[in-house]
Amino acid sequence: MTQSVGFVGWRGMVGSVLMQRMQDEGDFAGLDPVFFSTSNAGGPAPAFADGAGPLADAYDTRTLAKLPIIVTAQGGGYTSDVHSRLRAAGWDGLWIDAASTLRMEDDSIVVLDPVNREAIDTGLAGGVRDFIGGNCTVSCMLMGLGGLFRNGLVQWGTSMTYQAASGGGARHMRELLNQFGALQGAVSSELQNSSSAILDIDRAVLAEQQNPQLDSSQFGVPLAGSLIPWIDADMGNGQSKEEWKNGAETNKILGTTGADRILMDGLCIRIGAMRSHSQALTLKLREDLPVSEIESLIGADNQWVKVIPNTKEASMHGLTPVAASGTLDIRVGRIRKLEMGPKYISAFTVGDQLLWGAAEPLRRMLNIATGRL
Ligand SMILES: NC(=O)C1=CN([C@@H]2O[C@H](COP(=O)(O)OP(=O)(O)OC[C@H]3O[C@@H](n4cnc5c(N)ncnc54)[C@H](OP(=O)(O)O)[C@@H]3O)[C@@H](O)[C@H]2O)C=CC1
Ligand SMILES: N[C@@H](CC(=O)OP(=O)(O)O)C(=O)O
Repeated sequence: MTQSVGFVGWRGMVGSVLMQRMQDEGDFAGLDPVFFSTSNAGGPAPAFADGAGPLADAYDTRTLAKLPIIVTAQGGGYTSDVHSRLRAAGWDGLWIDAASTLRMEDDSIVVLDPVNREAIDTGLAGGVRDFIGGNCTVSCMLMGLGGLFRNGLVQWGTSMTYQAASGGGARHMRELLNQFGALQGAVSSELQNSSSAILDIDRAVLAEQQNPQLDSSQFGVPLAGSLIPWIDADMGNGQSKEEWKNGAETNKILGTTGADRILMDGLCIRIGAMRSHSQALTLKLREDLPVSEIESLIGADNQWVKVIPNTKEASMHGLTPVAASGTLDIRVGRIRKLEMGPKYISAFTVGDQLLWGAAEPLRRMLNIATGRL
C-alpha cells in the first residue's frame, strides 16, 4: 500500500539534502508524495518525482489536512503559522519538521533515532504527533559521543563549537565564498610575486575585510579570514540561544531530568567552514575509565561514529570538515585525559551538519513512521 506524504520546503538547502538522501536510499518507493510550495503553487513537481502532480499551495490547510504525514524543512515562520492552524482544525497527522519552533513543546519528540529510538517508538504508540529534528550541533554531538552519554557516564560538559556557514543557509555559504574571493582579489598581483612583503599583503587583506563595500549582508560582519563568536538570538543572560539549545535539547533527547539532568554549556562560534560543524568538548565523567575503554564505548555506539586516533597525522587528515563533509561519518578524536584530573577528558567531533545535523534524522523518522525502519 502506498503512503501519502506531503513535502514542504523540499527545494531549500535542508530540503534538497533530504530529497537527495531519499533518492539515494530509494525512500520514494511506496510513497505517494505531494509537493508543496509557498511561492510557486501550480508549478511543476520536482523532476525526480516521476508522476507527482503540480505543486500545491503550502498555505492551503485543507489540502495539507488530507495527508496523514507532512514533512517540512520550510522554516520556523512557516511552522508557527501552518502547524497551529492545522492542529486547531483537528488535523491529527504526523508532523515531521526541521525547524526549532516545536522542539521544546511538551508534546513533541526531538528525533535522533540512533540515540532515542525507544522514546520515538513509545511516543508513536502513545499518540505523539510532532517529531522534530534537533539542533545540528546537538545532534552531531550526541551521534559522536552517544557511547558516553547513553551509558550515563557524563556528569557535565562544555562544548566549544566551530560552526560552518551552511548553518545560516544557502545565501550565507555564497557570501562566505564571495568574501574569500574578494580578499584574494585584493592581493592577487602581490601573491604572484613571491618576494612581495607579507605585511603589505596582510594590510591589504585587512583593509578589504574592513571595507564597507564588502558584502556581509547575511552574516552581518565579514566571516572570511575571521570568525563570529555569537550564533542565534540573545537569551538576555549572556548566553546565545544556540548555546542554550545544548543543555535543553541534549537532556530532552536523552530523557534526563531532575537529578539525572546533564549540565551542558559552552560557546558557539561561526567559522569559515562550508557544511561541517566541529566542536571541542571538555567532559567530566562519572568514572575514571582508561582512554582505550572510552574509545571503545564511543566507537561501538553506532555505525556512523568513527574514532580517530589521537595522533597529529590522523587528526590532521581525518578529523576535519574537509574529511567529514558529504559523508554520514561523525568523526571523534583528540580523546585524552586532561590535567584537571582522571575523570576529565577532551574530545573533538566533526560531522556534516546538513546530514546528521538536519536531513538524516527527518528521513529516518519518516521511515520509522511508515514502518520501514
Ligand atoms: N540550515 C541548516 O543547517 C539547518 C536548518 N534547519 C532548519 O531547517 C529549516 C530550513 O532551513 P534551510 O533549508 O536553510 O532554508 P532555505 O532558506 O534554504 O529554504 C527554505 C525555503 O526558502 C524558499 N526559497 C526561496 N528562494 C529559494 C531558492 N533560491 N532556492 C531554494 N529555496 C528557496 C523555498 O520555499 P518555496 O519552495 O516554498 O519557495 C525553501 O523551501 C529552518 O527552519 C532551519 O532552521 C535545521 C537544521 C539545520
Ligand atoms: N543555528 C544553526 C542551524 C540551525 O538551523 O539550527 P536550529 O535548527 O537549531 O535553528 C547554525 O547556525 O549552525
